[in-house]
Amino acid sequence: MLWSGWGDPAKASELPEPVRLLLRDMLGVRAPHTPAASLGEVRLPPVTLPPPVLDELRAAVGADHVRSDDETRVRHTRGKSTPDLMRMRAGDGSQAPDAVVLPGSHADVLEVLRVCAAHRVAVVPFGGGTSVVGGLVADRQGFSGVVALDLGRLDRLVSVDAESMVAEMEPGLRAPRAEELLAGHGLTLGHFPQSFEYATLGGFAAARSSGQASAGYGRFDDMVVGMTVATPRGTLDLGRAPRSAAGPDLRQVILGSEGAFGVITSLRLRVRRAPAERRYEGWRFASFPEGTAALRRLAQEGPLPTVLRLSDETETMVGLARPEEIGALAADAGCLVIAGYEGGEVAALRERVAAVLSGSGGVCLGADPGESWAHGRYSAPYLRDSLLAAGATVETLETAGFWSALPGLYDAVRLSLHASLGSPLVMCHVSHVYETGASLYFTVVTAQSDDPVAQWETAKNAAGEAIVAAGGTISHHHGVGRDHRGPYAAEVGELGVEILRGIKERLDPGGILNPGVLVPPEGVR
Ligand SMILES: Cc1cc2nc3c(=O)[nH]c(=O)nc-3n(C[C@H](O)[C@H](O)[C@H](O)COP(=O)(O)OP(=O)(O)OC[C@H]3O[C@@H](n4cnc5c(N)ncnc54)[C@H](O)[C@@H]3O)c2cc1C
Repeated sequence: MLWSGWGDPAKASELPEPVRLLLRDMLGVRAPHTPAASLGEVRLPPVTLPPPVLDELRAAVGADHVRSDDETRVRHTRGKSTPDLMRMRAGDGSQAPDAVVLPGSHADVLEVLRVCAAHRVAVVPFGGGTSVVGGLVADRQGFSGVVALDLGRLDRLVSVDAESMVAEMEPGLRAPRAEELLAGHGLTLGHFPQSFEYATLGGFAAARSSGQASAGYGRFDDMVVGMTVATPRGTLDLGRAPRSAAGPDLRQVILGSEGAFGVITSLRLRVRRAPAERRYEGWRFASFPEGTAALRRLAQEGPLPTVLRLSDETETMVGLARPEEIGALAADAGCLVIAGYEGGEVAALRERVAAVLSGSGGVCLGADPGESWAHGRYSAPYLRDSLLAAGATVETLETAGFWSALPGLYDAVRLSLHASLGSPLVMCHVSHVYETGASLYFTVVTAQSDDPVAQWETAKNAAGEAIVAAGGTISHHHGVGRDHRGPYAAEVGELGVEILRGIKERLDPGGILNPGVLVPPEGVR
């Protein structure tokens, strides 16, 4: 993974010419004055962890698995939001951990937590490092140091219960490797977020991730039937049946807890048969409201395809759903729907979905737009790096709401972004639908000001306030981290925050796990 950007550096590409022209003519984007820092130029704070503590950590996991060299520290600094990348490109490594610790077992994790609690060391569980909400930055105040707990060595497919269709898998497995291991048994998770190439199973569970095929396979939290969690107070082992009436479901306390309550060391996951066939196609709707109504019909009356995504007029025109063809479509292209069908009875499913889409005013565009979307589905994060280098800020934000609230949410977010940023390019799509509502996912492109981090943070905070005021949730699948902590507290209310603090106090009395992430510290909202 590129330390200051996304993905495999070999896959980095030049900005397509139409995008370069669009940026200059529409947004006034100018090349930045200063080039991005090199890895060696990143400024790191001194390691503050006392040597005896490092020795105890080495004793816990083995000397080879405690690292405090500069490169390893840089590679575990922050996540992959646009402000994270901007800070790294500017050579700002101020939030680097003192050391990176790689446990090899659940027992190792318990021992690391014991050592860290005894010496007041903050612990940041680290999966793929793709958080976009500041979930990998710990408060330092009151701690003798910070360690990143990299779960990459916990990467086994432990067992497959083919009768129950449940696989036990370790949290450090990256999604492609998890799929590869399951494919050996003819199985799949069906979880394909845009961060697929690097994100891990533990990160998916800890941040309640949702993938591009959520219409067919569900969200990641729907897949978790059980888990083992290491906490500073000991082990939690949760989930012994698919559903239970035995009190509140404590799995739900850990799902979405973003490393603040415990470290997930094992997951028991519902799996599906690997699809015999995959087919994707495009549909055109005259307007976003018309397309939204069609998606609602599918979500409420069925049948749902496996992938369902509706771009608004701007996203359709820019062609963001098909990164390789950015700018290729005319301004009156309407709104593009991508529908994907995976499984054994693809033709029959397609026929039923097509009847609903055409009955709702959709025009079938054939396989090309769908196959091209599938081909480019992981390209956008690479494009972000090229845009940043060209002097444009590009970032995403997302929310969800009930169907009746969606038009208001859509308008509120767009208005707020335009008010903060002047004339940005704001694109939106719906890609996760439910009987009662859906998510809205916005992509924003704007010219960078002299202080692009502050520029984006102002705009993002204003958009967050607009989301809360319009009745949406502050996140459908990115999570809370540090960036959404305030709006999340507003969503759950004071009593809700007290409950969160109570759970944290019980599981993590020293407050060493991801301090400042998810749960507002006492006295802070
Ligand atoms: C380009 C890009 C595209 C993205 N697309 C999507 C998308 O389509 N859908 C989506 O849902 N998200 C998406 N994300 C967000 C991100 O990938 C998800 O939140 C993902 O779940 C994070 O997984 P990770 O392994 O990288 O976790 P990390 O970023 O390493 O960690 C995320 C949080 O979980 C905690 N954590 C990690 N592992 C554990 C563990 N084992 N136990 C306890 N806590 C843990 C961390 O401390 C942190 O707070 C995207 C991000 C990027 C940069």
